[in-house]
Amino acid sequence: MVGVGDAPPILDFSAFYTGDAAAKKKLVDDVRSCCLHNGFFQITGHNVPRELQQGIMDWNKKFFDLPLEQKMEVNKDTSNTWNRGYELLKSQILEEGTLPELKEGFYIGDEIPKSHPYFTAKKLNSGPNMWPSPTTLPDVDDFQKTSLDYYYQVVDLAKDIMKVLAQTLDLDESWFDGFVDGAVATMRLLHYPSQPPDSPQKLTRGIGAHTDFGTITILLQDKVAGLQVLDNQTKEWLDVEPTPGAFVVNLGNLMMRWSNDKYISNTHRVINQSGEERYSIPVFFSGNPDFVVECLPNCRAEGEEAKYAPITVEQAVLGGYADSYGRAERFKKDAAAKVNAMPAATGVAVA
Ligand SMILES: O=C(O)CCC(=O)C(=O)O
Ligand SMILES: [Fe+2]
Repeated sequence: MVGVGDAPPILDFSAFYTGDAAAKKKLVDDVRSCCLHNGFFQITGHNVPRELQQGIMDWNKKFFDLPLEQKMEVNKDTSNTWNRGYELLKSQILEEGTLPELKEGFYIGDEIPKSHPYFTAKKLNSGPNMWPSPTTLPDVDDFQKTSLDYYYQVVDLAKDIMKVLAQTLDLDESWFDGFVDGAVATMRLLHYPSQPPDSPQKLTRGIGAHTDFGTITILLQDKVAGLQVLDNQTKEWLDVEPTPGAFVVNLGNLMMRWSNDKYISNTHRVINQSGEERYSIPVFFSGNPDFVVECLPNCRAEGEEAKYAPITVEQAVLGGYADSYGRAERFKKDAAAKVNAMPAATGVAVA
């Protein structure tokens, strides 16, 4: 059982695959306790091989080591509208009042051809990936293969975690099958440069305090720490220690809404003051974009009203994006307006 002020515990997920009834029950009880408390836990004993985790992390570093012009060839903002490709440093502000974030990203998802009904209907984050050209990156085939292999294995893990979540609510483990069928999930390779010593400590973030928008997030960290979760009760920041081979799992806003706020989508952030480069890979599992989410069974007392109206997965996730990118855009416009109002020699750099 996790207690007030405890960092997210490491749970052995192998009980789901091979455990006896008692081990499975313990896993379900531990996951429930985390969902009620901080909405965060780590898992070992899953089926994603260590070599594949290492392989994708190696690619994460290799991709961000490319020169900026080459990364810009697959710029997410100019090459497509379905959220794939490279995201420049300082493109997001998730925490109101802080500086644009010290992270760059590369978005990958299911390889959806332009003939697919999700693409033609412009469904949430659905379309072909944006890979660098072989002239830019001669072994791009291996980047693509490793990324997709990793992506599909983590998506399968997300489906297994949904089975455990169903059991935490005393539902049949197949309860979420209609929701996970045709699910959309997006993964992003992330690189957090170490915070320069002269950057304002109170305002600088790798990623500002935020909650995730989707259903669950499955995150791989490298060895450099920096991820912190706000303890829901003490309001202290707890470090989520990088653990070799483990995934960090957290619930997103959609899961919280779906459970009538019984389960927690918790605030977290990254501050990298380690002096080293930090790399991580979250996979955001949204679910089937057309699935309608409305208060889950066993999440409200007899006669109690559901807090939220039904909403599709797509509507819920898109609402979250609009808020965070809008903030970064406003910041940049305001900063640019200030620069334009200043004598040239004293202009400040704007991301
Ligand atoms: O990089 C991390 O450790 C966390 C990333 C994260 O919170 C996010 O991308 O939403
Ligand atoms: Fe997050």
